[in-house]
Amino acid sequence: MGIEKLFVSGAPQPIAPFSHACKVGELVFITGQMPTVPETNEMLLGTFTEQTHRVMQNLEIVLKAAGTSFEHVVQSRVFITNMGHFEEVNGVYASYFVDPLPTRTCIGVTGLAGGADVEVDMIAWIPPVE
Ligand SMILES: C=C(N)C(=O)O
Repeated sequence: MGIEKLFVSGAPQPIAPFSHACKVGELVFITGQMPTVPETNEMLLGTFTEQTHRVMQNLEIVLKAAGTSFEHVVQSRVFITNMGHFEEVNGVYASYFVDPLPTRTCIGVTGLAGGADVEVDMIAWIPPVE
């Protein structure tokens, strides 16, 4: 079993040395997505709600390219620059899932690349193609 490193043309282009995702067997490990608009590659520095939607939409692009979806996410990490927005981010984040939810860790940080306030990475299972 090897590692397949994914470059996803429809996703925001990397701003640092990383692949969009690495597939290993039935799992895919997705780089932390920022609130970057794929069409312009510019950071959407809006509200925490707006940024979280953009981050989740970017993750959806990469999940899809890897052959999976939010339904199959097993773990995520949420990084936010202000824990005062914890509930706001949770509301947006949760709207992309149905129960049962994946595992998650939320981390308050002093800063994120590009001045963003929200970053989320994920590990997902890739179901067999029927
Ligand atoms: C944006 C990132 N995920 C990074 O710099 O690692």
